[in-house]
Amino acid sequence: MSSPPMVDAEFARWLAARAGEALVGLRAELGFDDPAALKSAGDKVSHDLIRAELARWRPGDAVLSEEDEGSRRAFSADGDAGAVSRLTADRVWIIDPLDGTREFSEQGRTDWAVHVALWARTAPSAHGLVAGAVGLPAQHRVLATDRPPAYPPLTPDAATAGGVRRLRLAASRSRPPAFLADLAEEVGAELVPMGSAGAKIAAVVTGAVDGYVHAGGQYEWDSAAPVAVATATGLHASRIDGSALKYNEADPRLPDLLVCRKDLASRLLAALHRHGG
Ligand SMILES: Nc1ncnc2c1ncn2[C@@H]1O[C@H](COP(=O)(O)O)[C@@H](OP(=O)(O)O)[C@H]1O
Ligand SMILES: [Mg+2]
Repeated sequence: MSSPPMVDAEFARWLAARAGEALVGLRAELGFDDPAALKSAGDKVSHDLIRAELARWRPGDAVLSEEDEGSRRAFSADGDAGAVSRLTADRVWIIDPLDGTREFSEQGRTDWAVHVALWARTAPSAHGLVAGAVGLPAQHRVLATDRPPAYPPLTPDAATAGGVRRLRLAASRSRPPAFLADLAEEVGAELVPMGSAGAKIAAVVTGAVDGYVHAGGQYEWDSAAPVAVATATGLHASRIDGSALKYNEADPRLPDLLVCRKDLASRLLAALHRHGG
């Protein structure tokens, strides 16, 4: 096999694409009769592939992956050795080998993703992410920071004279925040249920929806790679109280976020202030 690209962002794209190919192959091989088996095989195949390639090509870097044992634990600096290596490392890959696992196991669904992000201690941004790739294998594309996607266009109907299209907000299919229906009504938005944080943020990046609101629980790996891509594109990404998203924290829980076009951010944050607690 030829060597992967050396530049981190291109490497992230390469890795997300490779894991995506393996996941597409697995869906074809196992079929959809046993969703639980397909989900656990998908998590494992993608995690093992990404872990092996990182060990081979980026051996000096630390890794935080959803599928690592103990990944959900919050650590103190004097905690166990694995976590200390992540908390003292200069570079940490934050990986979700299969985001939208549930949708991956449902035939015909394309809202699942592979997330590969790189956090660096010396990064100039508050979130600390210096590279990221979101593979959308069933949509036949990878969005990554090596070639950030163009800022999403206003859709033609929104651009027509005087035409004000209803806002579209992506939300979890299975666990939407309780306050979201009220918030959507207040801002006149239509909710678009979708699986996978990566697929939802990708929908904001492409302009298919105008924003994504989540609250109630998530982990760093659910948003790191797509937030890297969204911010490289110039979109707004923050906690729902407007504060900065931060990655490679001792506690990997990152329970809420807002990603949207910049022109909508203050309006949505004000509505979140009223409804989001
Ligand atoms: N309340 C919650 N607590 C913990 N994780 C949550 C969550 N709501 C969503 N997530 C995680 O965020 C990702 C996107 O969720 P959703 O599709 O519902 O929008 C999923 O990741 P995984 O598929 O990697 O487990 C899901 O597990
Ligand atoms: Mg996930």
